[in-house]
Amino acid sequence: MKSHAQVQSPLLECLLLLCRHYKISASISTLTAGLPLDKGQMDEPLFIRCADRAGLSARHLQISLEQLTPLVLPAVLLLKNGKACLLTALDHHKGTAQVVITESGSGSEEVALTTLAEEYTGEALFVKEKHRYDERTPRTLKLPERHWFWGTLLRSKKIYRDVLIASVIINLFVVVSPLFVMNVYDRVVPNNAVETLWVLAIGAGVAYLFDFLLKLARAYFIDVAGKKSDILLSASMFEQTMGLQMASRPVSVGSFARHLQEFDYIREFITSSTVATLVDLPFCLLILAVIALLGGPIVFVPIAGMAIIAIHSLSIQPALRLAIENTQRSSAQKHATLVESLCGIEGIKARSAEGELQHRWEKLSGHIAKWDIKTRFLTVSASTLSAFVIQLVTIGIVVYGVYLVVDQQLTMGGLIAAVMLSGRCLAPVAQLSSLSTKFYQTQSALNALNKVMDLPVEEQSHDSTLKTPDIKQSITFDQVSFAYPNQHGQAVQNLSVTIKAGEKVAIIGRIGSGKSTLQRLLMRFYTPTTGSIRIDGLDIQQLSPHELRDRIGYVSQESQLYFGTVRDNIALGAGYVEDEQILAAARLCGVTEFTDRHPKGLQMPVAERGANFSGGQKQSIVLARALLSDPNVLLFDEPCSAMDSLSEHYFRERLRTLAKDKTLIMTTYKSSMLDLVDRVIVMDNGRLLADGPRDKVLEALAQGKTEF
Ligand SMILES: Nc1ncnc2c1ncn2[C@@H]1O[C@H](COP(=O)(O)OP(=O)(O)OP(=O)(O)O)[C@@H](O)[C@H]1O
Repeated sequence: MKSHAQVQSPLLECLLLLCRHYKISASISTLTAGLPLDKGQMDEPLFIRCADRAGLSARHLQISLEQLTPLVLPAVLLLKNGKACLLTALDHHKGTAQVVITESGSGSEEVALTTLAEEYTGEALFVKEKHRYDERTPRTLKLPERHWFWGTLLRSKKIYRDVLIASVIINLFVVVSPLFVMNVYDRVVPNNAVETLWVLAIGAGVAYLFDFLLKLARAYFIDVAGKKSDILLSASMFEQTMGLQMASRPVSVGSFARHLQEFDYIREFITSSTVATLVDLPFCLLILAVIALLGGPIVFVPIAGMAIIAIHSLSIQPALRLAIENTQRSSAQKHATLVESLCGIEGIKARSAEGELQHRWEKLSGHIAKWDIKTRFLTVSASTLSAFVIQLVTIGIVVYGVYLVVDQQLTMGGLIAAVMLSGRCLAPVAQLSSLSTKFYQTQSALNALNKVMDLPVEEQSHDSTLKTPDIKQSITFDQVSFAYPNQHGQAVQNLSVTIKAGEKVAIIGRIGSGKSTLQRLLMRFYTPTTGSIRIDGLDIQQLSPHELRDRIGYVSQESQLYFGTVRDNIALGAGYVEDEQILAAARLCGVTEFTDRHPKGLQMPVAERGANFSGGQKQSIVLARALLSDPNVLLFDEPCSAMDSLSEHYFRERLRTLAKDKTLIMTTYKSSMLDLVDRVIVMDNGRLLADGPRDKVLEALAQGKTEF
């Protein structure tokens, strides 16, 4: 079988060449681990992301060949039809260039600039090595790290600056209409100045047209900035979730998913009118100043109104905070119950436990409703009080204003303008309570997500990893002990064992004896508490987990399938793969036996978690997935546990041929599978109980011996 890594994107290959040029140890797996490549293909934005991981900074520019100078080389030139080449040297006098065309596989070649110009699209990627400090030069100043959320928002600072400028102008326009009305009452009507009326009306109309356009533009730009941040934030959140170390994975999938979903609150906060309201808030002071200018002491009436609203809003803050905190916690709990129930629905039905879960669900729904009502009541109390206060303020201004008019300290027009302006300046203050509700929801979501973003992830740095060997010598567990996080007792205890390349080994033992854990440790899902695991003499902690996993065909006990087709499931994570390779793997593992009977063949649909397949069928697909890249080591955890004896027989015979030159390590309870191995390791309670040639160990076990 051909390795899937042979068919690659031209840009990815150029990046690999660049890594080599800058002496950065990198491979396809380490560069692309977790990146959203589409069928193994890389585009320019992904190239930049990928280069960044390798410690290179890349820029995508439009530049003609004439403008290029040898000083900026090497550079990646984008060619027609999605091709690319690495330009390493350039001589404008001779009219030649030195390029590496990844597809040709013939290394560097000289081409005429005119020939290159025919293929060149005019776009290039320029790559520079980022400076790397070593341990001898630690940081002297404590500079703040770029925060995943605030740092991303800051990227749109130019847009937010423009939004702020637009807000200043919009808020200046607020005074247009009151001033217009005031002038009409005080100057136009008494003097019957119709011409002035029209001049004022046209002026006000133009001002409002600008106001309209500015408001539209402001809303648009807030949403553009919000969307941009939203895309970046969602991407980094999912990358973090996928990259989490298994040991730091949250215990509850449901509540974890809920916390991730709460990102919606943040999204709403940064994309909605909330930002506009927040920005408008300080401008209340400006409007108050205008009222003071028009009506002098009358300004104390709206100030008193604002104070009442603000004091009430502040007084409900602790209760509001508590209610939102409890609503969000209970929602996470409810979501966890939902996910757990949906995943284990068969078991629940089998035990007729629906009622029990219904009770749990209803209790949680009631709890959420209780806190939700509190939140709503507090918000509504604030908004109703605000509306009441606004009405009182209007009456207050009119009453006080009439006294001032009688004393000739205020004109009629000034009074009307003051009434109109007071409504405008109180409106954003009245939104304080709904704003603080959104703020607490966002804050709570942000805190939960901050915790997720702070969890340790699997390393992606290329500095600390060595190139993973092909596992052609041995796999050694050297005094390995391991305990799962927050668990009493060790799952593996002081275990030392060496498996030579090409050996066929079965690990057997009682349930919970640590067999699967041993395999998980070899896959670097977890790190041994003490001791080391070495492949071909190298400690696996020094290797990239992605590259290591690419070298091993691992099948876990749970046959996990994902929504899509059988083909997609076999090719999962393999990038671009030829159909023949998939078919070969599918045949080998008996997948074609059931897909051939389906009209869509390998395109047969797979429901979520493979719900439309039997256990044995799922196992065959997962085995085909593991064998697709033709790894040197096969690591199987109960590979045929769900197969019937005939399928198992066929699979065993095919595996016997396939695994001939490979290392096979499998755990099994089936004695028939032991036929494939020459060596048996027996584990008990995390310890090595026996290790030796198969027949000798089995015979000793049959005689009840445990010492070898
Ligand atoms: N994800 C986990 N978190 C915490 N403890 C675990 C986890 N997985 C396994 N354990 C514990 O580690 C011990 C070894 O489990 P392991 O799955 O390695 O056993 P096993 O020999 O493969 O068992 P089986 O044959 O039943 O699959 C058990 O006591 C188990 O309770």
